[in-house]
Amino acid sequence: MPQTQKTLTEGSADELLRAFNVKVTGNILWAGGFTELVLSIAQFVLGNFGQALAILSAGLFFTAMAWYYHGRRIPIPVRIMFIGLLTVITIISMYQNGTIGVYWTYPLLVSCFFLFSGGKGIIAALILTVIFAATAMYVMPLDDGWRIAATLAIICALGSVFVVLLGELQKLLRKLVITDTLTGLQNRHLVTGVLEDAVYRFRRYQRPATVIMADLDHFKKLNDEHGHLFGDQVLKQVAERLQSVLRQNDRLFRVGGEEFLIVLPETKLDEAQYVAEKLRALIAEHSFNGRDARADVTLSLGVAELAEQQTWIEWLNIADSALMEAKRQGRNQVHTAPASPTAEVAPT
Ligand SMILES: Nc1nc2c(ncn2[C@@H]2O[C@H](COP(=O)(O)OP(=O)(O)OP(=O)(O)O)[C@@H](O)[C@H]2O)c(=O)[nH]1
Repeated sequence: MPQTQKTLTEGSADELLRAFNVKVTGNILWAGGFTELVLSIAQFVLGNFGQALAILSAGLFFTAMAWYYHGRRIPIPVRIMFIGLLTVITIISMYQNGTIGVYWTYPLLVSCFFLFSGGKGIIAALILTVIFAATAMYVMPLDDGWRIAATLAIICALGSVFVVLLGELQKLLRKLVITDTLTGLQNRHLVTGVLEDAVYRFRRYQRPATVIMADLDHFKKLNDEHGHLFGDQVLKQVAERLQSVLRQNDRLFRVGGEEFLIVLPETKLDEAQYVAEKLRALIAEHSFNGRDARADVTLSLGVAELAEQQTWIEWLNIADSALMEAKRQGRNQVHTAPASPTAEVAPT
């Protein structure tokens, strides 16, 4: 039977990634602010009142920013300010304290990779490497200076390789998260974004869109009679058949065990009804062949066009109700919901 819409509203892969990013950058800001506060006390004890005051101001600023942006995305200018201010403090420290100042260049360099995503992080780290290496060569004896420059360059290179590898891994993970491994279709993780986009385009540009909810009939019986392995083979073939009818910009998702969602952008109700009927016929008219079995399978479908003032959840619920109605009326058929959310579901 069709699943409830609750599962479709769960956090998408992108949202999870964004939340993780917010957490990491927030924690770096907290750590930076806290470290500066501790360092300012140390400078105060050492009698470097000027430095202590400068570091204290930076620490208070970063702590305040970390508190203000807690749980939210930290804007890029604040991140640049964070790195910029700490770079200035580190350069001053290198001038005044020599090697002690150099110690701060390394964590600062590494934090670039966490504060800025991908290529931006690499560019920021490269700029810092050049600045710190030049300062080291200028303020230190040449023998120390070039060694510091070399270690900074190595950290920058290793960090860049790490960022590139992480980017590739992230792409792969994202693909895995949004892909249904059995059919190769996209799973429910991207549904929210696609439907929200359709609602936006409808409200902004009055572009129509229709969804079709499709659910295989009596699939439990098929599994019971022929085994789950055959059921899996059927699901794969169903996905292939459905995909073969759809246009390039139509989106097909496997949103449940034997349930599929098709989003048809730029498509009015009558066209979608035609597509749904084509899909139904395509499944019903040819048997499915597995390694050890053969079976006839049918599909029930509910069609709903996006209406004025509808949210994507309401839109989807209406398509779901149309599908329920198709099931209730005997299965292997298409039912169409009128666009108005209050109207009754009408048989085609
Ligand atoms: N083989 C296989 N079966 C699955 C998979 N996911 C879900 N199912 C099965 O699909 C069946 C769905 O059963 P029901 O929800 O009762 O629906 P149905 O038997 O199709 O009945 P109607 O939808 O009312 O026509 C269950 O037996 C699930 O075990 C899968 O990935 N592979």
